[in-house]
Amino acid sequence: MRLSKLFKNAPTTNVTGLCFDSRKVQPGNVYFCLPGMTHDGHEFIKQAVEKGAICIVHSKELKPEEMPVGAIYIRVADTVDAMNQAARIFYSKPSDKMLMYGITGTNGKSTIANVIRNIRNKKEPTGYIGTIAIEYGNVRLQPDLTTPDALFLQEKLSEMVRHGMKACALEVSSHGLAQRRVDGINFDVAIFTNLTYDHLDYHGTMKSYFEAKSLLFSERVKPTGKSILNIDDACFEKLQRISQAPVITYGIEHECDYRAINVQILPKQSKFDLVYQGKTYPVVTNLVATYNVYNLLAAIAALHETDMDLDVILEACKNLPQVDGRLEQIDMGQPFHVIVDFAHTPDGMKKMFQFGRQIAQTHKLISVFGSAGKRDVAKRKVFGELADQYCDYIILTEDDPRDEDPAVIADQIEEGIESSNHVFIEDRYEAIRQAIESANPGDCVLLLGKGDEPYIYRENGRAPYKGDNVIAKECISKYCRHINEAVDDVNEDESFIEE
Ligand SMILES: CC(=O)N[C@H]1[C@@H](OP(=O)(O)OP(=O)(O)OC[C@H]2O[C@@H](n3ccc(=O)[nH]c3=O)[C@H](O)[C@@H]2O)O[C@H](CO)[C@@H](O)[C@@H]1O[C@H](C)C(=O)N[C@@H](C)C(=O)N[C@H](CCC(=O)O)C(=O)O
Ligand SMILES: Nc1ncnc2c1ncn2[C@@H]1O[C@H](COP(=O)(O)OP(=O)(O)OP(=O)(O)O)[C@@H](O)[C@H]1O
Repeated sequence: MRLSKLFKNAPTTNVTGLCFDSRKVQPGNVYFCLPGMTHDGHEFIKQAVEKGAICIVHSKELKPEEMPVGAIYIRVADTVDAMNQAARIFYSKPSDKMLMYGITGTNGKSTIANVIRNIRNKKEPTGYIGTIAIEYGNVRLQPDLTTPDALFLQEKLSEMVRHGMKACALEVSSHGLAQRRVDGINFDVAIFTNLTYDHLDYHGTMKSYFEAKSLLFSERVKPTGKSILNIDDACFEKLQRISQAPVITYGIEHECDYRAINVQILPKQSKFDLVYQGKTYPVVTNLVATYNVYNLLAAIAALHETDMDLDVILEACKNLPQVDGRLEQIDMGQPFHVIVDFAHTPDGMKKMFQFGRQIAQTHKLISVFGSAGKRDVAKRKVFGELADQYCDYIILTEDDPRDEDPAVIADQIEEGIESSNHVFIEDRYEAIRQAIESANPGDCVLLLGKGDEPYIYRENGRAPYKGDNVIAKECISKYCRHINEAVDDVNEDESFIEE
């Protein structure tokens, strides 16, 4: 593409690509000097030019010695904005060619995005970008971030268009919104899940965390689109006020557009009645736990508001594909429950402990978890307090320690544990093995925090890891002493209703 297509009055020099990291510049690229948390991109102009950048887009005034020859210099007021605009043009405005669903909130983004993708795929090819994967057609890539940086995002969206995708479900993190990674996208549908404690290491306060999330509704959703809001969440009214698109509501506790009543949560399925415009529709789904009823309502509302037939949506809800590592029940015929889940926020942990408690009833609830290193420290003690409240046996272990000592992290979690039995087993495989070996018929084992991730972040970055689900299966088949015993006293279909 010509540089003149990206910037008014620029020469017609050919541009091979856009880049904001001097280390990755390729000959013919445009380099954007972005502000960062540790660096300022203006520091790396020399390296960018040496690597072959043909144009430098900057916002600060540069001295002649800071402008190596060989590149064209374009000064703009805001380099992030300039990059977002340029990326939209360079990649031919891909998001304008697809129906764009943006999902934000502390918990539930991946689940909702995957449900939307799976059901929408029945109508037309639909892509997904989020924590679990980048997926379109037969392509499945492992992402580094939940919401990729603006350039990679536009590139992947353009590939989706090239592969025939007509819609895309995109997880929009608060970091992504604060760093304006999605500024080049106008969403047809913006979905809000919930706002609970998380990421304060980055945002500082819950107020600024909320403000980042709210940008999806105040700025990024099209005025002609839809904002799908959780009426039971404390942020509902504020979001309703600032939303620039018409608001559609979902929930359980209050009257709303898509409401679930008569909710029944069973160990392996959920049932509820969906009330929409005065009519009641019975819903049965393989998704379990009350929070997933919320996730499902959000997805149903989003799909129905974008012209999918309610009957088709509800039929598809009966048997949704497992969202990897999200409340994944491991069933190898063992007479106790084993659940792998990605819970890593206080609210997510609490909801999992509550669900585990309901499943175990009077049997033991055993949990295995840690807390990530180099991330919010304050939540560690809270994890301990929550586990103490619900679990009979707690095995603390490593969870992405990065360069922190897992034993020190475990000590901080332990500060919240007063009465429950607990041990620290650093090696996560060993911790899972012990949990499974110690389970008796009817017990429930929760493996929390890593979901399906096939790596652990250690001092030097990602180290390969088998994954909690794979290890659980291996341990059940190798070490479960009950696997071949006949067990009559556990009725797996025993039902219970959430309070
Ligand atoms: C805290 C955070 O979000 N950091 C992001 C931020 O990095 P930064 O501000 O530290 O950047 P910096 O190092 O100061 O550099 C400033 C600029 O100079 C450039 N630079 C820097 C060094 C150099 O040699 N040459 C050079 O050109 C950088 O490319 C950048 O443009 O900007 C970078 C470029 O876009 C991101 O890659 C980086 O994400 C890091 C890797 C990260 O881990 N982010 C996580 C926390 C994140 O975004 N998570 C969310 C939420 C997940 C969840 O919900 O759990 C996500 O969406 O994944
Ligand atoms: N609606 C919800 N309310 C509270 N907790 C939830 C909800 N949905 C999911 N969770 C919990 O959060 C965990 C992560 O779920 P999910 O991946 O769908 O959320 P997310 O917002 O995408 O998080 P991340 O971006 O960190 O992956 C689940 O494993 C579950 O423990």
